[in-house]
Amino acid sequence: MALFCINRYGGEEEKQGEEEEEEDAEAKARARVLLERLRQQAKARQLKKQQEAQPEGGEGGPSGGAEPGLSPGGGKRKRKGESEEQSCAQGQKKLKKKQRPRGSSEERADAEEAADGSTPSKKKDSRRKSEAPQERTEADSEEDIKQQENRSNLKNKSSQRKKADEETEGAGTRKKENSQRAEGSQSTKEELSLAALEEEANHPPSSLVVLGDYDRKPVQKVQAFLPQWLAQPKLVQKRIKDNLVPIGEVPGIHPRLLKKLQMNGIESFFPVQAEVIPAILQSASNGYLVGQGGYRPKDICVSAPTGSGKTLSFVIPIVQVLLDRVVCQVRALVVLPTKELAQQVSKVFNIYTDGTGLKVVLITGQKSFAKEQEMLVQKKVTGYCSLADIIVATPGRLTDHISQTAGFSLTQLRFLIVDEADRMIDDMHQNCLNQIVKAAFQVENDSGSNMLFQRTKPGPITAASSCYPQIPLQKLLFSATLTQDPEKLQQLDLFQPRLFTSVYSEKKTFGVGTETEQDTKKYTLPEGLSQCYVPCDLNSKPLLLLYFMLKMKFTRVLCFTNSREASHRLFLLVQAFGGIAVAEFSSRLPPNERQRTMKEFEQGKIQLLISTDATARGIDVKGVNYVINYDAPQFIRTYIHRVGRTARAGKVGVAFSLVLRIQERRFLRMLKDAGIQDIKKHPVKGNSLKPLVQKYEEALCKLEKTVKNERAQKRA
Ligand SMILES: Nc1ncnc2c1ncn2[C@@H]1O[C@H](COP(=O)(O)OP(=O)(O)OP(=O)(O)O)[C@@H](O)[C@H]1O
Repeated sequence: MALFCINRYGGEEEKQGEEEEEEDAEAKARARVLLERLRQQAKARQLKKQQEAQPEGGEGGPSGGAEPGLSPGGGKRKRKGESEEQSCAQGQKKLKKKQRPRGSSEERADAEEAADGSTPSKKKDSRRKSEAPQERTEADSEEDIKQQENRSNLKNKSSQRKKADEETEGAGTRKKENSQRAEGSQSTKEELSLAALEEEANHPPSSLVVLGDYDRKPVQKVQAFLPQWLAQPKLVQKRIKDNLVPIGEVPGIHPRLLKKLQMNGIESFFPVQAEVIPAILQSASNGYLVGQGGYRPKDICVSAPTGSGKTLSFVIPIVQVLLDRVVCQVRALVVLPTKELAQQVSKVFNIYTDGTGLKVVLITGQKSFAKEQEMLVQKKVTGYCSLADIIVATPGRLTDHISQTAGFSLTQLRFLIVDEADRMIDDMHQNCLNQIVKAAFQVENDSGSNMLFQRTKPGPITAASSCYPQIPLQKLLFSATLTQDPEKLQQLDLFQPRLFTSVYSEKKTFGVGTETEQDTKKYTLPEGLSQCYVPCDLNSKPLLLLYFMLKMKFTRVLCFTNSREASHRLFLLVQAFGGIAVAEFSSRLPPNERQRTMKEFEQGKIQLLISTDATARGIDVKGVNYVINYDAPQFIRTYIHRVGRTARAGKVGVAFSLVLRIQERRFLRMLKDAGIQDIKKHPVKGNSLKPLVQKYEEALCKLEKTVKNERAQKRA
């Protein structure tokens, strides 16, 4: 081993051949004396170790076998390595007669220690124990001769090497060794430094990876790579009250619409409206028949909190763009997931189209199919003509009309608005969107007046496709929880989309000095919303609701359950308890009854409305003070839409979630993952509920009877 280490630096010796010839005779003589001393000391040391090894066990004999303290395999491996190294070193020695081999720093230190007569350290002892004594004797004596000679050489060149020493200060492990032996003589220091320099020169570049070696590093999370339009959206302010824009300051709005806005009590636009209205108007600045500058307009996606006024942000520009239309054709189509929502949006359109001649038609299945057909198309001698400029529809009934209503055409469609877009992208409704797009690019059979503005499905621009103007179809997507999953959005085949969002990215620091941009917020909630959760058990949930209504005097409460059965039972229970103006809202009830209930709730006649998620999305009921999640929502988007029924249009509101103790961890994690952290724990003591218990138990008995009666009625 020692020889190997000595010869390892042979390359350096060659380089220094000329210098070595100049060595002085005095140094040589001194080296010989030292050599003799070293030989004697090495022999004495060998003898001593043999004596020590023998009583410990027969296996540790000089001729082979594992040394004590080493595993058999390990000892074998080491010796094999050593013999290989030694033979290699000997080969080198033959080739380089003049070379003066130098030991590794450890060997050199050993030799020095031996020369000084000092005791080698424990570590070195154990290393030596692993060597066969016979080999060691030879190696040591050879090594010692060379080292002594070498040392005398080095002494003469100390000044040159000092410089090299300084240069090698940065070398990792070798530097460590140097520092450990810093107490040794100056010459040893120089040798070590030189060795470090040589080793550095002989080693492969540090950038090369040593196979089989690996570092245990924490795996860093790979950041999602978003397309530019998603990664760099147009930011929309979240705070409504601080960012109101007077309606007159938003450019390009028709005076007629400004007047209507004022008549409806709207003096200022909310931030999302101030951003999105001009963007849509700009894309239709050359009229609805061609895009701006003759180009196809970009599609627009809007993600803004619940109650931030997204509806007006598409109603106003669409009405304005269509004000100049001459022929009645379906130019705008709004698709929404529920009848109630469609009704709500069509009401807003009706307000702003009133007196303009534009016709708005609601298609939700609330009227008979034939009646809806009559509202959509009229058959004349010249053919079918449209009776609708703007259609507000739910997907199911709309697709029925696309396939079954004669004369119903979407080929002149200019705007396709997808409200609650994330829900509409769901598999359930995706097919509907595909059908709409297909219908919009269908070639009309009859040669009507619209032939000039026919359109073909967007594709590569060719001489044929650009020979006549194309009516562009622009998609506008809106949601409080718009997906940022490019794969999902891809399904909508958006054209150069622009994103307007209130969801800001925040910079977060991971560990020391590593700063990564991270989407800590995935969704935004209204500024005026306070969130609390009440840890509870299953039995105390009805009591908690009664406590909030009767003791805490909550008013205008919208309470959500996870199923229509749960809604119905809870409604019956609260009714049986008495003292609360309560109603239920779910698909159990016919549409007219649901409409009436909603109206009464809005008027304040109902203080507690127990509902399924039918009212969770989009429904705009003015004056809801509290939302209670009687059943904790299972999905974050459900939570966001539910709690968003309060604190709308810049107002304040409170959301309470009753969370079973076993659900608590999952619920909080769900919110945390979405970047929602400002939810407070609001425990209610059992004592506060006690006064309600007796009456509650009576109500339970009544409930049991009512349920039995209902079942009997059903069976009858
Ligand atoms: N500029 C405005 N000034 C005053 N009130 C407004 C303004 N714009 C909208 N509103 C009112 O704010 C309420 C919420 O608006 P809207 O229903 O459009 O919100 P949204 O963003 O669509 O909410 P959601 O995501 O829950 O559907 C409505 O009652 C609407 O009349």
